[in-house]
Amino acid sequence: MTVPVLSAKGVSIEYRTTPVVRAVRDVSLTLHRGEILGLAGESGCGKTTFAYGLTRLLKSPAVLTSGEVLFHDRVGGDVDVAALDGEALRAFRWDKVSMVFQGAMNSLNPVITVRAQIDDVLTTHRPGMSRAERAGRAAELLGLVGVDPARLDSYAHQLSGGMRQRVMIAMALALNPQVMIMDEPTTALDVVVQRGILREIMRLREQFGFAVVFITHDLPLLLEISDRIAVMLEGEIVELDTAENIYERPQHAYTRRLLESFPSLVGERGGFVRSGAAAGESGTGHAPGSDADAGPGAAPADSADSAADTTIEGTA
Ligand SMILES: Nc1ncnc2c1ncn2[C@@H]1O[C@H](COP(=O)(O)OP(=O)(O)OP(=O)(O)O)[C@@H](O)[C@H]1O
Repeated sequence: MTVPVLSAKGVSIEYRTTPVVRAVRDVSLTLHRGEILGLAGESGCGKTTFAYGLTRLLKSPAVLTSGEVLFHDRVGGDVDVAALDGEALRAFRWDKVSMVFQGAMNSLNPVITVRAQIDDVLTTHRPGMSRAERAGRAAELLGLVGVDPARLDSYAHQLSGGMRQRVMIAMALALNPQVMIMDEPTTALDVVVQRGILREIMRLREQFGFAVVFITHDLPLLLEISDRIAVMLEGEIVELDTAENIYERPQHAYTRRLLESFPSLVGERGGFVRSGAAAGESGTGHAPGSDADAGPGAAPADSADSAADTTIEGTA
């Protein structure tokens, strides 16, 4: 049984520059509750613009020229995202849909502790929580993403890139969103740390049932973690199917080219795609190929990974 949680219908987005860039062209897709939907495609094909369109984060000169985005709330019916403003839009972005984006501009605030930042989100959006409840929740959130709660009193510069990334994911989880949109969330991290974080995301997805739109140009990674994959080319979705079908039976010439551009996929290591039995809403989220890696929390949280350039959009 698939139940929609977010759907885009005929979404087109332009950058009103000279010349005009038609970055997203008539894109329709439905995200189902609890699924991981991968969005693949080469740099510049419009993935990030589309993600911004889904969450109403487009800024001039970007304009949504047609289409609609509907959020199918677990309680309270459908929400037309384009019609939200002010408080309702702010609440939507943290409460219903949260985002983890690549980009240095809005990374963790350097002058306040991790505790203060998580507390800020909870104070703003959960005014009924007591101080003790907020403290408990902050510690719980760090625990969920495999960071020692003692780190609550750290500042961003005292954390490794991987830990900062986990803290950002913890903040994105703070209000139990129904959807998480992750745009290249681990690209800046080394492979071992990246693996640990991805595993954590998949485990949390199993635990809390949120859906994920996972954006990356890294198709092998998407094959491993996604239930379904949408392939984007020049602003259009040219193919959308289960990860297994994308890998085993790609229909579009561009999908085939994309697969061939990763030699590891066509060599003997190519058998790691999730099988149909593991995919879907009740999937285990366990990729056969990840057996070589240790279990949850395996990534050394304190490892000297490279600096993460990732951030959660929006402010509490
Ligand atoms: N502010 C802007 N003004 C004009 N054109 C833009 C702007 N931002 C993005 N574009 C153009 O829109 C198109 C889609 O860009 P977008 O960043 O959404 O692609 P992407 O698939 O996310 O790429 P990447 O993987 O490199 O982030 C590209 O042609 C890009 O040059």
